[in-house]
Amino acid sequence: MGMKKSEKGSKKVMENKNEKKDVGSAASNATIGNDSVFASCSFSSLGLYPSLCDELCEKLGFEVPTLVQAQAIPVILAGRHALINAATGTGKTVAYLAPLIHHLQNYDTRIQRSDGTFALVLVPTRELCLQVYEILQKLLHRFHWIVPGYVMGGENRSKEKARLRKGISILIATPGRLLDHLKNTSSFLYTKLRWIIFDEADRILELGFGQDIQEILDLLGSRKAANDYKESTVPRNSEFQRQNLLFSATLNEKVNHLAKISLHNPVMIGLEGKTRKPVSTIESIDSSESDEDDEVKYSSKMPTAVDYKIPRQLIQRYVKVPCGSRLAVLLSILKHLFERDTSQKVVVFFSTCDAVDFHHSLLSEFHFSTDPQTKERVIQMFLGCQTFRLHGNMEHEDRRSTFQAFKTEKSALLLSTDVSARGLDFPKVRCIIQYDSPGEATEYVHRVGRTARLGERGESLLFLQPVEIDYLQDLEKHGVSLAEYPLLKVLDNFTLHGQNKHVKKSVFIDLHPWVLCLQKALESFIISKPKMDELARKGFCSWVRAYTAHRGELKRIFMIKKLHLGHVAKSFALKQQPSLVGQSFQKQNKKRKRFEKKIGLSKKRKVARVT
Ligand SMILES: Nc1ncnc2c1ncn2[C@@H]1O[C@H](COP(=O)(O)OP(=O)(O)OP(=O)(O)O)[C@@H](O)[C@H]1O
Repeated sequence: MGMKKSEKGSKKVMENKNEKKDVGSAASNATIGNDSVFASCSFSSLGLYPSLCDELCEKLGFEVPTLVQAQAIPVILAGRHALINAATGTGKTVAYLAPLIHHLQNYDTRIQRSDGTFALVLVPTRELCLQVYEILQKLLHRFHWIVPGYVMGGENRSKEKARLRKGISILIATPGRLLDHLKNTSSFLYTKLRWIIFDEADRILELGFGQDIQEILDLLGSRKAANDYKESTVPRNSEFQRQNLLFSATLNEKVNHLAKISLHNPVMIGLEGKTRKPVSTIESIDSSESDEDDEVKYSSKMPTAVDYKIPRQLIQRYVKVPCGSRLAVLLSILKHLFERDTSQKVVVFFSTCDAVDFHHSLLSEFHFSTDPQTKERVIQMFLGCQTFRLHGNMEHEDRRSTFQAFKTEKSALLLSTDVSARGLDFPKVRCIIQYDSPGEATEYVHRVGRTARLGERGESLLFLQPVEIDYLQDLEKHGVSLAEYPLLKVLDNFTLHGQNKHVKKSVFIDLHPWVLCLQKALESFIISKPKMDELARKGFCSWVRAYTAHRGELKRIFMIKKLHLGHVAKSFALKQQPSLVGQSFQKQNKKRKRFEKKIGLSKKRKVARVT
């Protein structure tokens, strides 16, 4: 197997400093276009093969590259390791897929399935795995000899083994399942592996896959030991020199470590101006430093207090709601959004799977009438839109079908855990509601990143209880500032039967007649349906558990001791005294702990269960 002459030539050039300069100048060609998302150059000017540029245009409708694509593609084509940081929804996926395809279609002897895997893309979730695979499939339409494939948790292992045996040129994988195949599928051939890409690198590490990643890098012979790669079972072939790439909209200390152990003299893209330290310590495109300087280089470039990149056009707001009125307010805001615009998509984030299940069932079944007299006749669904749910405890097939369905719907509501927070590209999502706060500021950034993608408009709303308001300061440390949502104005627009629309209702949210009426109706509804009551109790218990799991600095803001558990119960439309619900929670919690101890549940699986 050989590379095309032109490619061999360019590889040689790459080794001298001139090539490094080319990389820098190609990247700087990416001048800001009209709306600051697109670059003012063409895909072909970045060095991509003409028929691949045609494919980008015909199959995906991409006429010009985005800024991050214009910066990253020349660097990746030149064979450099890279750490790439760009805002959510700016086109990072194609920034790495296009150069891979360019190289693979360019070998003078066509690659074959029997050559095994050339490129590996690691992603944190199953949905992202499928999403990247779908884009890859489209891009490979006319390069049919390059075979795309995926392996991920929840899929049938034997079928995956069979596909790996036949050969997959570009493999998308979640870490756990990949490690499984690396250890147990002898027919999985990766001796020609040339690229390893970490998409959402920080999330992969946060999910507790750090150990798996180190093992994967060791097994693939792609982990650095001192100044060189570690010895491994994989023969290192100079013809297939490794290129590792890390991508994310948010970088942290863990990515810093991963970069240190997996990248050789990398180019840093998008790290300029990302620190509160003097800017002089940062170089955006760096090619002159040697590996010996890695320690210093990363610690100066990977800042501790970072301004995250948020799409400029995103309207970010927060709403301060007393605990006991949270549910009524959430429903009112959703009603307001869907009445304002009947054709739109909204995503609401919750902290646990049980909370998603409860709110999903509630919104799918809750009927409401503002007029007690005509209750029987004009009773209506509270929300008239289609409602989906997505979380990690759902059956694999349900997860898959929900993901596809929400993608194609024109108007719908998705209730989800953080399983949807990363990388997922649902078209035309107009609003993101963070009903349960996200914890780390990085997660805030990724959740809101599901809207306002690629220059489109979007809005986000963060729910905070009065005792949690300091969280705004935590976000501000990262350059994220939010305006207040005009809640009372929205609530005043809802009228109850026989009420004068123009009468000033209340300055207190929890005493607002609409909120009181809705809360009463919700509580009656829950009490009348044993199944709903059970879901509410489960939702309450897991919500409290999740609330106590906030880490580090955030523990000071999100303190369960500051909450009135009776009000928390109210937010699940439960009338029960907190002690009653609390007792069953404690019993359930003890039972769970005993069970986890018995089966030796690992930390990683515990994290996975929450989302
Ligand atoms: N050059 C382009 N022209 C037009 N649309 C594009 C272009 N590149 C990407 N897109 C579209 O932009 C959207 C966002 O792309 P993508 O999902 O790759 O972003 P991302 O930066 O990886 O986001 P996230 O950080 O959330 O994972 C997708 O709908 C994609 O189809």
